[in-house]
Amino acid sequence: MAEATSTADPDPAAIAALKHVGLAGGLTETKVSCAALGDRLDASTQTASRRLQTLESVGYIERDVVGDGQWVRVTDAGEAALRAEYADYRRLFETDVELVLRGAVTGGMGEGRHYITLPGYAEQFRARLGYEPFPGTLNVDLSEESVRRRGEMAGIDAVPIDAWEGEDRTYGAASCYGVTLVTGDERYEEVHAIVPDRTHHDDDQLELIAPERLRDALGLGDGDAVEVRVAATSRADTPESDYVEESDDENETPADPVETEVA
Ligand SMILES: Cc1cc2nc3c(=O)[nH]c(=O)nc-3n(C[C@H](O)[C@H](O)[C@H](O)COP(=O)(O)O)c2cc1C
Ligand SMILES: Nc1ccn([C@@H]2O[C@H](COP(=O)(O)OP(=O)(O)O)[C@@H](O)[C@H]2O)c(=O)n1
Ligand SMILES: [Mg+2]
Repeated sequence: MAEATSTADPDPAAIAALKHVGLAGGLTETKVSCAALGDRLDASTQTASRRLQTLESVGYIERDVVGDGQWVRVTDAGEAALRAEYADYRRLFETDVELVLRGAVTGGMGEGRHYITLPGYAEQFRARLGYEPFPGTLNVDLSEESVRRRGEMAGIDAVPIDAWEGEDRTYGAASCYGVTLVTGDERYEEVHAIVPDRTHHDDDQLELIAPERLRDALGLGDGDAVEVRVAATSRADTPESDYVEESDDENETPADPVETEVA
């Protein structure tokens, strides 16, 4: 995956400003005045100006300051941050949402086979995915739209593959997302999209692993169109007990008095 340009995570207030810049047309390019942005954020002009500086410093916007305002454009990294927020809201309000990424089968660098068969990874695949992958990764060249949308994977639960120490070097961690691979009328269910922390590929390549050689199982060749359906588990499927724990702290704020019914 390409190096991210951001150096720090901006705070939620900066993300709120980014959303307003996007809504005002900044996904392409828009003229923003700090006074107007401040109004929308219910904040001062100075605060709005600081938010824009933060967004620029983490690489989420590019801007050109002119006499009566500034031209602002949300960068790809900024759009990915907004899409991750969007994915969170979808998980909150919708169940079983599917992220569909589209692309074409392509050949890679011939290294996938090496990594997939290294014992430190192979043991984890067996234990955590429940199968021994075919030695290699099926590479999918994603469409432009899907390259933008893959940021939504950040909000989807993945099976973690841990980093490990080999004899002469360390091997990076990876995340495996359960997917269904669809081509024409055929579908293959037992597939994972593997996203290594360290990779030589850019965001436009998605690598898939499966128990079988998918080119044979689905009759795929270079250039064939495929759909990768990433199954999202909703929050309702994975309740976080911390959110519902009741406190019996005596110092807690008393509950509102119960309304008495008027006869
Ligand atoms: C499980 C797994 C672990 C990987 N770990 C590393 C790593 O530690 N360092 C690294 O440079 N690349 C790592 N890679 C990525 C490869 O360098 C490369 O980007 C990619 O897998 C090549 O695939 P291809 O031959 O299908 O094009 C890993 C890939 C996989 C599948
Ligand atoms: N589950 C899999 C994994 C790899 N493959 C293919 O197996 C070959 C070896 O994978 P690789 O990752 O080492 O090679 P490239 O993707 O770099 O071409 C490639 O032709 C992949 O497309 C497959 O068809 N199904
Ligand atoms: Mg490959």
